[in-house]
Amino acid sequence: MDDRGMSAPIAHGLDAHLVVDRGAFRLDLRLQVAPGETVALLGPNGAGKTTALRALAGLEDLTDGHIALDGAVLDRPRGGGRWVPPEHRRIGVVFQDYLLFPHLSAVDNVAFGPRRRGLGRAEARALAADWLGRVGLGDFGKRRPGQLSGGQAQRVALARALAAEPALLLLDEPLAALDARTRLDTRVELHRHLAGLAGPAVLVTHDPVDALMLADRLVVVEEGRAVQEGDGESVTARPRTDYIARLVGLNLYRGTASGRTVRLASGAVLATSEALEGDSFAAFPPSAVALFRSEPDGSPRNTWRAVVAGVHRHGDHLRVRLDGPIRAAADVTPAAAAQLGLEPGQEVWAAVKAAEIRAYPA
Ligand SMILES: Nc1ncnc2c1ncn2[C@@H]1O[C@H](COP(=O)(O)OP(=O)(O)OP(=O)(O)O)[C@@H](O)[C@H]1O
Repeated sequence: MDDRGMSAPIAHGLDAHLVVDRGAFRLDLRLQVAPGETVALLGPNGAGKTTALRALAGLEDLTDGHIALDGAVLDRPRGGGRWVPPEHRRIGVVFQDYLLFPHLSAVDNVAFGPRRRGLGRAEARALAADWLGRVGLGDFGKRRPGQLSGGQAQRVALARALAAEPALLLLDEPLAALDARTRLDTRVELHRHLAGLAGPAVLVTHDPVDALMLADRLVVVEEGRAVQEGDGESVTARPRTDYIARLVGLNLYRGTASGRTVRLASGAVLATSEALEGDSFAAFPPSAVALFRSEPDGSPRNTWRAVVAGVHRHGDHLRVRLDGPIRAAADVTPAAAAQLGLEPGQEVWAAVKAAEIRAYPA
C-alpha cells in the first residue's frame, strides 16, 4: 500500500508509515506517537525494530510510506517525494553503535547539539554541564568516552540526545549493554527522563521488563509487522502470538470457542472461564497446571494425559515441558517434583481449573 492518497499528517507528535523493502525482508509498520508518549517496539531478533528506528532517524531510506513530525514531512518517497537529511530532523538518538564521539570529552559530546543550534561555546558547555549533572555525571565532564564505564557512556549519550532538545527521541536497546545492577538504576533514571519529555519517544528493546517499565504503549513487531499493540497490561494479559506468550510466560492456544469451551486443532477441548463463540485464544500460566501420577478425580477441571518432555530449573521452582494433546509448560515445586519422580518420557496427568484459563477473541 502506498501513501499517494494520504491525508495531511497529524499536527502533533510522530505520524509514520514505515515501509522498507529489502527483498527478503519487508518492514511495513504504522506508528503514531503523541507528544509526551513513549512507545516501545518489542520483538524478536530480525523483526525489523532497528530498521524502523534507523528509518525514523533518516539513516535508512523508506521505499514507501511517510514520516511526519509535528505536521512536517521528513520522508515521503512517493507523491512528489520529500527527504530531510538526518542532521535536519531534530531527532535525538541513543543508538548502540553510535554512542559518543570518542575524541571529545563528555561535556563536549553533550554540548555538540546546542553548539549546532547556534549557542556560543561557553553557553553550550554550561548547558552540557547542567545536563551531565541531571544524569548524575556532574564530575565526569572532562573524561573521554574511553574513560567511562558502559553505563556512564550510556548516560552521557542520553544527556547528549536530550540537550539537543529533540522533537523526537529514539533509543535503541538503551540498557542492553549494562550489567544487572547498573541496568536497574539506569532504567529508573531513564524512566524519569522519558516521563519529563515533551515530545514523543520511540524505544527499541527485546527485554519485556524494559518495555513495560519505560513505555506507555507497546507495539510488538514480528517479521516487519505490528502483530499486537496496547498498554503493558493488555498485551501481557492477552498475548496474541507465541512470541509474546513466551515472553510473558503463558501457555497460549488458538482454537474454536463454543460457550465456555475452546476446541484446539489437536481435538483437545479446554473448559475456560469466559463464554465466547468462534476463533479464539485460550491462555493460562504454567503455575496453574497441577501434575499427578494418576488421573485426579472429583473436580471440575481440565485433565489430560501428558508426557514429560523436559524439566529445568526456573527461579525457585521447576518448569516441566509437557507433550500430548495440549502441549504446555507446568511449574512445580522441587518437593512436588521429587514426589512425582519427574523425568523425561514419563507419563503424568495434568490438570487446570477452568477458572484459571482465560479466553479471548482471536
Ligand atoms: N544493512 C542490511 N542489509 C540487508 N539486510 C539487512 C540489513 N540490516 C538488517 N537487515 C535484515 O533486515 C531484517 C530486520 O533487521 P533489524 O536489524 O531491523 O531487526 P531487529 O528487530 O532490530 O533485530 P535485533 O533485535 O536482532 O536487533 C533482518 O532480516 C536483517 O537480517
